Amino acid sequence: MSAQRIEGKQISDAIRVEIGEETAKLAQRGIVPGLAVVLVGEDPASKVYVGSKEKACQQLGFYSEVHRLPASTTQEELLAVIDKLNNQSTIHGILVQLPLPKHIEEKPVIDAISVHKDVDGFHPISVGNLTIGDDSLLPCTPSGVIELIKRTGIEIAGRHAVVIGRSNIVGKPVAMLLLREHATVTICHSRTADMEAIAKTADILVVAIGKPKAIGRSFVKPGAVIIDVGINRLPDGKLAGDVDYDDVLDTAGYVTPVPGGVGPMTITMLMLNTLKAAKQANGIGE
Ligand SMILES: Nc1nc(=O)c2c([nH]1)NC[C@@H]1CN(c3ccc(C(=O)N[C@@H](CCC(=O)O)C(=O)O)cc3)C=[N+]21
Repeated sequence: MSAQRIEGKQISDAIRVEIGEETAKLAQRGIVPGLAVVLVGEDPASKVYVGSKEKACQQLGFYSEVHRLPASTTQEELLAVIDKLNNQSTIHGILVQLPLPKHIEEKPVIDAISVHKDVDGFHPISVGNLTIGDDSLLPCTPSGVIELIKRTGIEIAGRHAVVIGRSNIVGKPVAMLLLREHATVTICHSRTADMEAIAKTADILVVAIGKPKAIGRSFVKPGAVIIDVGINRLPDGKLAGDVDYDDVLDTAGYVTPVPGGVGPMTITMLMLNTLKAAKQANGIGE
Protein backbone atom coordinates (compact mmCIF):
# COMPACT_ATOMS: atom_id res chain seq x y z
CA MET A 1 0.00 0.00 0.00
CA SER A 2 1.27 3.41 -0.93
CA ALA A 3 0.55 6.54 1.08
CA GLN A 4 -1.84 9.18 -0.20
CA ARG A 5 0.00 12.34 -1.21
CA ILE A 6 -1.49 15.47 0.40
CA GLU A 7 -1.61 18.01 -2.43
CA GLY A 8 -0.76 21.24 -0.64
CA LYS A 9 -0.70 23.24 -3.84
CA GLN A 10 -4.25 22.20 -4.77
CA ILE A 11 -5.63 22.79 -1.27
CA SER A 12 -3.88 26.14 -1.22
CA ASP A 13 -5.38 27.10 -4.60
CA ALA A 14 -8.88 26.21 -3.35
CA ILE A 15 -8.46 28.43 -0.27
CA ARG A 16 -7.18 31.25 -2.47
CA VAL A 17 -10.38 31.09 -4.52
CA GLU A 18 -12.33 31.56 -1.25
CA ILE A 19 -10.09 34.47 -0.24
CA GLY A 20 -10.55 36.04 -3.69
CA GLU A 21 -14.35 35.84 -3.33
CA GLU A 22 -14.26 37.49 0.10
CA THR A 23 -11.91 40.16 -1.19
CA ALA A 24 -14.30 40.97 -4.04
CA LYS A 25 -17.12 41.39 -1.49
CA LEU A 26 -14.99 43.72 0.62
CA ALA A 27 -14.09 45.74 -2.48
CA GLN A 28 -17.79 46.57 -2.88
CA ARG A 29 -17.56 48.27 0.51
CA GLY A 30 -14.39 50.10 -0.52
CA ILE A 31 -12.08 47.90 1.57
CA VAL A 32 -8.86 46.58 0.04
CA PRO A 33 -6.66 44.34 2.24
CA GLY A 34 -3.11 45.73 2.32
CA LEU A 35 0.10 43.85 3.09
CA ALA A 36 3.54 45.36 3.65
CA VAL A 37 6.57 43.10 3.37
CA VAL A 38 9.89 44.39 4.65
CA LEU A 39 13.04 42.76 3.33
CA VAL A 40 16.44 43.75 4.72
CA GLY A 41 19.49 42.68 2.72
CA GLU A 42 20.03 40.42 -0.24
CA ASP A 43 19.40 36.82 0.90
CA PRO A 44 18.50 35.01 -2.39
CA ALA A 45 15.95 32.62 -0.80
CA SER A 46 14.23 35.55 0.96
CA LYS A 47 13.98 37.41 -2.34
CA VAL A 48 12.19 34.44 -3.91
CA TYR A 49 9.71 34.17 -0.99
CA VAL A 50 9.01 37.90 -1.03
CA GLY A 51 8.36 37.66 -4.78
CA SER A 52 5.80 34.87 -4.17
CA LYS A 53 4.03 36.96 -1.53
CA GLU A 54 3.85 39.93 -3.90
CA LYS A 55 2.43 37.70 -6.65
CA ALA A 56 -0.19 36.26 -4.29
CA CYS A 57 -1.31 39.80 -3.38
CA GLN A 58 -1.69 40.74 -7.04
CA GLN A 59 -3.59 37.55 -7.79
CA LEU A 60 -6.08 38.21 -4.99
CA GLY A 61 -6.59 41.94 -5.52
CA PHE A 62 -4.76 42.98 -2.35
CA TYR A 63 -2.77 46.18 -2.06
CA SER A 64 0.89 45.41 -1.42
CA GLU A 65 4.06 47.26 -0.62
CA VAL A 66 7.51 45.74 -0.54
CA HIS A 67 10.14 47.70 1.33
CA ARG A 68 13.56 46.54 0.15
CA LEU A 69 16.14 47.93 2.54
CA PRO A 70 19.92 47.60 2.15
CA ALA A 71 21.85 45.14 4.33
CA SER A 72 23.47 48.14 6.02
CA THR A 73 20.10 49.30 7.45
CA THR A 74 20.34 50.01 11.19
CA GLN A 75 17.97 48.70 13.85
CA GLU A 76 16.65 52.27 14.35
CA GLU A 77 15.97 52.72 10.64
CA LEU A 78 14.07 49.44 10.49
CA LEU A 79 12.04 50.35 13.59
CA ALA A 80 11.18 53.69 11.96
CA VAL A 81 9.82 51.86 8.87
CA ILE A 82 7.69 49.61 11.10
CA ASP A 83 6.39 52.61 13.04
CA LYS A 84 5.31 54.26 9.80
CA LEU A 85 3.55 51.09 8.61
CA ASN A 86 1.84 50.65 12.00
CA ASN A 87 0.25 54.06 11.44
CA GLN A 88 -0.58 53.66 7.74
CA SER A 89 -4.29 52.96 7.24
CA THR A 90 -3.90 51.26 3.82
CA ILE A 91 -1.74 48.56 5.45
CA HIS A 92 -3.47 45.82 7.48
CA GLY A 93 -0.59 43.35 7.70
CA ILE A 94 3.15 43.80 8.24
CA LEU A 95 5.67 41.04 7.65
CA VAL A 96 9.37 41.53 8.29
CA GLN A 97 11.11 38.77 6.38
CA LEU A 98 13.33 36.59 8.58
CA PRO A 99 16.20 35.95 9.03
CA LEU A 100 17.41 39.52 9.56
CA PRO A 101 21.07 40.52 9.05
CA LYS A 102 23.21 39.69 12.07
CA HIS A 103 23.60 43.26 13.32
CA ILE A 104 19.81 43.59 13.80
CA GLU A 105 18.11 42.04 16.83
CA GLU A 106 14.96 40.11 16.01
CA LYS A 107 13.04 40.59 19.24
CA PRO A 108 12.70 44.39 19.34
CA VAL A 109 11.66 44.29 15.68
CA ILE A 110 8.91 41.70 16.20
CA ASP A 111 7.76 43.47 19.38
CA ALA A 112 7.45 46.76 17.45
CA ILE A 113 4.84 45.42 15.00
CA SER A 114 1.27 46.34 15.99
CA VAL A 115 -0.53 43.20 17.25
CA HIS A 116 -3.43 44.11 14.95
CA LYS A 117 -1.08 43.94 11.93
CA ASP A 118 0.95 40.94 13.12
CA VAL A 119 0.11 38.67 10.16
CA ASP A 120 3.10 36.42 10.99
CA GLY A 121 1.64 35.75 14.44
CA PHE A 122 5.10 36.13 15.99
CA HIS A 123 4.35 38.98 18.44
CA PRO A 124 4.41 37.87 22.11
CA ILE A 125 0.77 38.97 22.53
CA SER A 126 -0.30 36.89 19.52
CA VAL A 127 1.62 33.92 20.92
CA GLY A 128 -0.02 34.44 24.33
CA ASN A 129 -3.48 34.64 22.78
CA LEU A 130 -2.86 31.43 20.84
CA THR A 131 -1.73 29.70 24.03
CA ILE A 132 -4.77 30.70 26.11
CA GLY A 133 -7.17 30.10 23.21
CA ASP A 134 -8.18 33.72 22.59
CA ASP A 135 -8.75 34.98 19.06
CA SER A 136 -5.55 36.12 17.36
CA LEU A 137 -3.70 36.12 14.06
CA LEU A 138 -2.20 32.63 13.85
CA PRO A 139 1.33 31.92 12.62
CA CYS A 140 1.13 31.00 8.94
CA THR A 141 3.04 27.73 8.62
CA PRO A 142 1.41 26.16 11.71
CA SER A 143 -2.11 27.17 10.67
CA GLY A 144 -1.32 25.88 7.17
CA VAL A 145 -0.43 22.51 8.68
CA ILE A 146 -3.79 22.34 10.49
CA GLU A 147 -5.71 23.34 7.33
CA LEU A 148 -3.93 20.66 5.29
CA ILE A 149 -4.91 17.99 7.81
CA LYS A 150 -8.53 19.19 8.16
CA ARG A 151 -9.16 19.68 4.44
CA THR A 152 -7.84 16.19 3.74
CA GLY A 153 -10.63 14.97 6.01
CA ILE A 154 -8.33 13.66 8.73
CA GLU A 155 -9.62 13.70 12.32
CA ILE A 156 -7.30 15.40 14.83
CA ALA A 157 -9.28 15.13 18.09
CA GLY A 158 -8.13 12.26 20.28
CA ARG A 159 -5.21 11.28 18.04
CA HIS A 160 -1.60 11.24 19.16
CA ALA A 161 0.29 14.03 17.38
CA VAL A 162 4.07 14.08 17.61
CA VAL A 163 5.87 17.28 16.64
CA ILE A 164 9.59 16.99 15.92
CA GLY A 165 11.16 20.41 16.46
CA ARG A 166 10.53 23.15 19.04
CA SER A 167 11.17 26.43 17.22
CA ASN A 168 9.10 29.51 18.03
CA ILE A 169 8.00 29.81 14.40
CA VAL A 170 6.87 26.22 13.77
CA GLY A 171 7.33 23.52 16.42
CA LYS A 172 5.87 25.27 19.47
CA PRO A 173 2.90 26.98 17.74
CA VAL A 174 1.96 23.88 15.70
CA ALA A 175 1.93 21.90 18.96
CA MET A 176 -0.39 24.51 20.55
CA LEU A 177 -2.73 24.41 17.54
CA LEU A 178 -2.87 20.60 17.57
CA LEU A 179 -3.67 20.76 21.29
CA ARG A 180 -6.43 23.27 20.57
CA GLU A 181 -7.82 20.71 18.07
CA HIS A 182 -7.88 18.19 20.95
CA ALA A 183 -4.95 16.03 19.91
CA THR A 184 -2.70 14.45 22.52
CA VAL A 185 0.55 16.22 21.76
CA THR A 186 4.17 15.22 22.26
CA ILE A 187 7.04 17.54 21.32
CA CYS A 188 10.41 15.97 20.47
CA HIS A 189 13.69 17.83 20.01
CA SER A 190 17.46 17.40 19.88
CA ARG A 191 17.66 16.22 23.51
CA THR A 192 14.79 13.75 23.28
CA ALA A 193 15.77 10.23 24.28
CA ASP A 194 14.68 7.63 21.70
CA MET A 195 12.86 9.94 19.34
CA GLU A 196 12.34 7.07 16.92
CA ALA A 197 10.28 5.10 19.45
CA ILE A 198 8.12 8.14 20.28
CA ALA A 199 7.62 9.10 16.64
CA LYS A 200 6.50 5.54 15.93
CA THR A 201 3.51 6.02 18.26
CA ALA A 202 2.29 9.06 16.30
CA ASP A 203 -0.99 9.03 14.39
CA ILE A 204 0.03 12.47 13.09
CA LEU A 205 3.73 13.26 12.72
CA VAL A 206 4.77 16.88 12.06
CA VAL A 207 8.42 17.30 11.19
CA ALA A 208 10.18 20.69 11.42
CA ILE A 209 13.86 20.21 12.14
CA GLY A 210 15.61 21.66 9.08
CA LYS A 211 17.65 18.56 8.18
CA PRO A 212 17.14 17.11 4.70
CA LYS A 213 15.57 13.62 4.62
CA ALA A 214 16.34 13.05 8.32
CA ILE A 215 13.10 11.13 8.99
CA GLY A 216 12.67 7.76 7.31
CA ARG A 217 10.30 4.83 7.70
CA SER A 218 11.86 3.69 11.00
CA PHE A 219 10.10 6.73 12.59
CA VAL A 220 6.71 5.97 11.09
CA LYS A 221 3.75 4.00 12.45
CA PRO A 222 1.93 2.19 9.63
CA GLY A 223 -0.86 4.42 8.31
CA ALA A 224 0.39 7.59 10.03
CA VAL A 225 -0.20 11.10 8.64
CA ILE A 226 3.15 12.79 7.94
CA ILE A 227 3.39 16.56 7.54
CA ASP A 228 6.80 17.68 6.34
CA VAL A 229 7.53 21.33 7.14
CA GLY A 230 11.18 21.22 6.02
CA ILE A 231 12.40 23.03 2.92
CA ASN A 232 16.09 22.28 2.33
CA ARG A 233 18.07 23.25 -0.76
CA LEU A 234 20.34 20.31 -1.71
CA PRO A 235 23.79 20.78 -3.31
CA ASP A 236 22.29 19.76 -6.68
CA GLY A 237 19.83 22.68 -6.41
CA LYS A 238 16.77 20.49 -5.78
CA LEU A 239 14.48 20.96 -2.77
CA ALA A 240 14.09 18.27 -0.13
CA GLY A 241 11.95 18.07 2.98
CA ASP A 242 13.01 16.86 6.41
CA VAL A 243 11.25 13.59 5.59
CA ASP A 244 12.65 11.01 3.17
CA TYR A 245 9.48 10.96 1.06
CA ASP A 246 10.27 7.87 -1.02
CA ASP A 247 11.38 5.90 2.02
CA VAL A 248 8.18 6.52 4.06
CA LEU A 249 5.78 6.09 1.14
CA ASP A 250 5.04 2.40 1.74
CA THR A 251 4.54 2.81 5.50
CA ALA A 252 2.67 6.12 5.91
CA GLY A 253 -1.05 6.61 5.29
CA TYR A 254 -0.68 10.21 4.11
CA VAL A 255 2.36 12.34 3.38
CA THR A 256 2.96 15.91 2.19
CA PRO A 257 5.47 16.45 -0.66
CA VAL A 258 8.22 19.09 -0.79
CA PRO A 259 7.79 21.26 -2.78
CA GLY A 260 4.01 21.45 -3.15
CA GLY A 261 3.04 20.63 0.45
CA VAL A 262 3.25 23.00 3.40
CA GLY A 263 5.13 25.79 1.51
CA PRO A 264 2.24 27.04 -0.65
CA MET A 265 -0.07 26.89 2.40
CA THR A 266 2.21 29.25 4.32
CA ILE A 267 1.68 32.04 1.81
CA THR A 268 -2.04 31.33 1.56
CA MET A 269 -2.42 31.59 5.35
CA LEU A 270 -0.54 34.90 5.21
CA MET A 271 -3.15 36.16 2.74
CA LEU A 272 -5.94 34.85 4.98
CA ASN A 273 -4.43 36.67 7.97
CA THR A 274 -4.18 39.90 5.97
CA LEU A 275 -7.84 39.56 4.95
CA LYS A 276 -8.82 38.93 8.57
CA ALA A 277 -6.79 41.92 9.80
CA ALA A 278 -8.43 44.13 7.15
CA LYS A 279 -11.90 43.00 8.25
CA GLN A 280 -11.11 43.58 11.91
CA ALA A 281 -9.67 47.04 11.18
CA ASN A 282 -13.03 47.86 9.58
CA GLY A 283 -15.11 46.44 12.41
CA ILE A 284 -16.21 43.36 10.46
CA GLY A 285 -16.27 40.17 12.55
CA GLU A 286 -15.58 36.68 11.33
N1 LIG B 1 8.65 36.79 8.66
C1 LIG B 1 8.69 35.68 7.93
N2 LIG B 1 7.54 35.00 7.69
C2 LIG B 1 7.57 33.85 6.93
O1 LIG B 1 6.50 33.22 6.73
C3 LIG B 1 8.81 33.39 6.41
C4 LIG B 1 9.96 34.15 6.70
N3 LIG B 1 9.87 35.26 7.46
N4 LIG B 1 11.17 33.74 6.24
C5 LIG B 1 11.32 32.59 5.39
C6 LIG B 1 10.24 31.57 5.63
C7 LIG B 1 10.06 30.56 4.54
N5 LIG B 1 8.72 30.77 4.01
C8 LIG B 1 8.21 30.08 2.92
C9 LIG B 1 7.05 30.46 2.29
C10 LIG B 1 6.59 29.81 1.15
C11 LIG B 1 7.28 28.75 0.63
C12 LIG B 1 6.79 28.09 -0.61
O2 LIG B 1 5.84 28.53 -1.22
N6 LIG B 1 7.41 27.01 -1.07
C13 LIG B 1 7.03 26.32 -2.28
C14 LIG B 1 8.07 26.51 -3.37
C15 LIG B 1 9.48 26.48 -2.91
C16 LIG B 1 10.51 26.84 -3.98
O3 LIG B 1 10.36 26.42 -5.14
O4 LIG B 1 11.49 27.52 -3.59
C17 LIG B 1 6.80 24.85 -1.99
O5 LIG B 1 7.24 24.38 -0.92
O6 LIG B 1 6.19 24.19 -2.79
C18 LIG B 1 8.43 28.34 1.26
C19 LIG B 1 8.88 28.98 2.40
C20 LIG B 1 8.14 31.79 4.68
N7 LIG B 1 8.94 32.26 5.64
